[in-house]
Amino acid sequence: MKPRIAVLPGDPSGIGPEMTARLLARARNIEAADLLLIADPLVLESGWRIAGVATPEPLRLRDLDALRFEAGRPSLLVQDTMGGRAPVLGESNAHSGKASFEAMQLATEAVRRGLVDGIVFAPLNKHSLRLGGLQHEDELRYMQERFDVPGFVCEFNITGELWTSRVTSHVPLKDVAALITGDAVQDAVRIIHGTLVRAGVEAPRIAVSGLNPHAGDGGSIGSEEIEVIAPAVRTLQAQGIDARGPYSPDTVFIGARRGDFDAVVSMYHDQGQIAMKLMGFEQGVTLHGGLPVPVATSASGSAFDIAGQGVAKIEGLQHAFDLCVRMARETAGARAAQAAG
Ligand SMILES: NC(=O)C1=CN([C@@H]2O[C@H](COP(=O)(O)OP(=O)(O)OC[C@H]3O[C@@H](n4cnc5c(N)ncnc54)[C@H](O)[C@@H]3O)[C@@H](O)[C@H]2O)C=CC1
Ligand SMILES: NCC(=O)COP(=O)(O)O
Repeated sequence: MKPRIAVLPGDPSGIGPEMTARLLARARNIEAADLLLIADPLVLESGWRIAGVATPEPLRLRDLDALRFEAGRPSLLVQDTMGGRAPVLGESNAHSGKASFEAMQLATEAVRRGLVDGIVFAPLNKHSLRLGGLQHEDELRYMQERFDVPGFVCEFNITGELWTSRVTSHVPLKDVAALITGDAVQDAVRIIHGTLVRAGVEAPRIAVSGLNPHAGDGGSIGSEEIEVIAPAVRTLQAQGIDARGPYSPDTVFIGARRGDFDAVVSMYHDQGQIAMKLMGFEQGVTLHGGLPVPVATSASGSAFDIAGQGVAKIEGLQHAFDLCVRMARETAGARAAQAAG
């Protein structure tokens, strides 16, 4: 069953629209799924012009009630958010933030109504999203609320075969230590364990990072490892999960790169992301874990510094698209079964 995927061009002022143009210029992507583009045509035109590629003319739709798909070309849910002006490139601004936030609102609405099986978005810019009206910690926490998902959700960053989850995400560093609780550590391990098992990894080997330099060095550089993280790891082990650690944050990825682990759980965003991005920035994928449908994007961001130059690489977005399509086949199958009664 072909999945239906909403595709969002990301922040209009960044490299998202040009990346989206390149993605859709690859015929295999148009064939892999029924695609619902959600964008102001002015944003798409800007991306298409910069990328200098030709793609099939989309089928224009007024609203979600009119949704239909035609083989060989994407459908386009037309937004009117740019006020008739092409995006200003290379800066955060409320106009672009509003356009990308509204596209996300429409995409989540399409999921809620069972119209699409997954979402892929080109890079967003969090500051612009805030200027455009987002009040949540980030887009994941916004979608969590829209999908009525209780409890813990978490970004997974994926490079090659290696996955990471994180105990805290888009919060100021000064707040991190207080958020490292036994429950939160267990949540971050369980969510990635469950996802990897569903993806076919029978007994995922999960390394848990410490918080402090050298994982606290026996308690001489902080006590979170002894008081919080190690007990959480023991609890998980007692439940049959192959969690190990806490490991020194600065070296845990040495073993991970060697293939010792399937996943690393980090305590905060940059602990995992610096390592992951150095190991494979251009292929990196972010998957939004814990949601009812796959929502994926590139690990790289809006890159205002190169927006409009036509040099943005798209491999991360391509990997995100491929992963989303693979995962969404399951949702599409369930949708078909339900329709068949
Ligand atoms: N997928 C998404 O929605 C993501 C969004 N972001 C957001 O992006 C914004 C900017 O984040 P930064 O930390 O500055 O990172 P960034 O990834 O936008 O840029 C970092 C550096 O990498 C280069 N770069 C990024 N993507 C590239 C690509 N596709 N091809 C070639 N070079 C590329 C940029 O030119 C820059 O030098 C923030 O608002 C952040 O929250 C960050 C990561 C992922
Ligand atoms: N929602 C995607 C995002 O927040 C950017 O990815 P990450 O670098 O924070 O994992």
